[in-house]
Amino acid sequence: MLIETKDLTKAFGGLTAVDNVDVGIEKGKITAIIGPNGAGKSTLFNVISGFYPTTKGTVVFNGEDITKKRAFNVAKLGIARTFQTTNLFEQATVMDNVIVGHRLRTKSGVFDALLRTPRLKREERESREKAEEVLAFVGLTKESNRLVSDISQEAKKRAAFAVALATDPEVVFLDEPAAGINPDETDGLTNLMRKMVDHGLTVCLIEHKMQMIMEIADHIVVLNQGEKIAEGTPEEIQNNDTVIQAYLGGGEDAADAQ
Ligand SMILES: Nc1ncnc2c1ncn2[C@@H]1O[C@H](COP(=O)(O)OP(=O)(O)OP(=O)(O)O)[C@@H](O)[C@H]1O
Repeated sequence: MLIETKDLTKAFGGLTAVDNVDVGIEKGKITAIIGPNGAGKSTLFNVISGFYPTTKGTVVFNGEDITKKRAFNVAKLGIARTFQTTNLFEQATVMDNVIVGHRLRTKSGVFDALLRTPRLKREERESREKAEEVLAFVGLTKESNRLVSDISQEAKKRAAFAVALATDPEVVFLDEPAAGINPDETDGLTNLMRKMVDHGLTVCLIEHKMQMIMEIADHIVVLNQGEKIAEGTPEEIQNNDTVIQAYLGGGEDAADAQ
């Protein structure tokens, strides 16, 4: 397994948002985390990626215990993520947003900037080249010099992918990548995720769009009230009674899922 959690737990005061969860994320596969609203999906992402300290349990990445590492260092190890509401600078260009993503991999400091050192110039060039490469990968070359505020919702999703990819990750965590876009655009993002896997990346995503998940995921983990209630292939999950009861069977989320 590329990432493995054991007894992973996150409590906010009296509320246990993630409760003793064991999850394995396999290299080169698409793993989906599903579950009703408030099930603990985003919190699980936040503890794995170091945005929140864990209450209990461990996270192992490539055989290394990363439980206590904070977000910046987890990102440096090769775990990138996107957020539910895209986390872009609206008044900057698409290209500049992606260049900022790549700064994680550069070393120049304030003195390099003041003195315009050769290292700074080289790293600026490398960041721009990397940005061009990932923007081409996500299909945004034409939009690269437009302000983020001027591009479509779908293009913003692609730009958020590009920012994550610019950090040269091994695995990308995508939090509801298809929220707020139409079915055709959702197909486009599905293809992009497949392309990421074809290029050797590992993908883990949270999504409410069931049709998309069933089509794309190799492995599905189902959370409910912080606990893992099931995992398996899309077919196994669709036929799992506990899941049907908790999630697919009734209530608002079932309607959302159609
Ligand atoms: N920073 C926080 N402080 C306190 N409680 C939180 C915090 N973040 C999440 N929670 C609570 O933890 C529980 C799980 O929330 P989480 O956002 O992880 O669920 P989710 O499955 O991602 O839901 P959704 O599908 O609605 O995004 C919820 O009850 C939520 O209110």
